[in-house]
Amino acid sequence: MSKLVKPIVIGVTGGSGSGKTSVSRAIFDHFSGHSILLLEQDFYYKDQSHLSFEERLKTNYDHPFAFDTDLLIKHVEDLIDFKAIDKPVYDYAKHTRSDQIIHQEPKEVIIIEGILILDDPRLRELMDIKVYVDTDDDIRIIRRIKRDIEERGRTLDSVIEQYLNVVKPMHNQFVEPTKRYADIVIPEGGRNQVAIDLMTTKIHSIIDVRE
Ligand SMILES: Nc1ncnc2c1ncn2[C@@H]1O[C@H](COP(=O)(O)OP(=O)(O)O)[C@@H](O)[C@H]1O
Ligand SMILES: Nc1ccn([C@@H]2O[C@H](COP(=O)(O)O)[C@@H](O)[C@H]2O)c(=O)n1
Repeated sequence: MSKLVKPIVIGVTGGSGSGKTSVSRAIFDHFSGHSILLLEQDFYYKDQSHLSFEERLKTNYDHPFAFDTDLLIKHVEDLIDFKAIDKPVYDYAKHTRSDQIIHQEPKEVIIIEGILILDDPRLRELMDIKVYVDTDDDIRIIRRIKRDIEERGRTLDSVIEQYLNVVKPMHNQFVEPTKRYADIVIPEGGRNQVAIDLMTTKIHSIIDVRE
């Protein structure tokens, strides 16, 4: 591949547990060996180190205000200009940023993944392809219970309580309405190989035109 004039930016969104990460990983793996990077919106949750742990538990993590969207936009703009970034790292167990940062060199294909990446028009403007992974609520909650207990240090009661009181209403108010901005809606995300093949073919076609 010769160097592109501008990186290709792909946004992958959908509800929590829809399979966004799995779809993004599948695209990433397809282009492994090429110049590609993955940017997780979750890493851009606002720093809450000034708050006590009890106060952090009260934060609504499914509302657009929970994210440092200005920083995410700045980083995407820098990457589009082929500038490196130092991206924050998020600790779900502590509900705040960790002390670490990850130095990320620019790449020619950028995948941005997260529940609210299509909410901000400035971010949408930066994307060439917008994807919404559409998975039924019951499947998403089952996946989330399993993942949050195994990987994010949560209890069954806390996952259920958070889902019913916050995640579900915020999904209906903020996440699901962004489906209208998507170029592609993938049903039952994660293992939809036909959709992944269509997307990788489209990305290849953009790379061919821009080279
Ligand atoms: N099609 C699928 N079938 C079964 N399990 C899946 C599928 N897609 C994702 N998963 C599992 O569901 C969980 C949530 O998927 P993930 O891709 O992390 O979703 P999201 O990033 O949208 O929260 C993960 O444990 C993942 O392995
Ligand atoms: N401290 C936090 C931060 C976020 N969450 C939840 O993560 C969900 C988004 O991540 P997905 O990989 O599931 O898309 C979001 O629904 C938040 O509720 C959290 O529980 N705690």
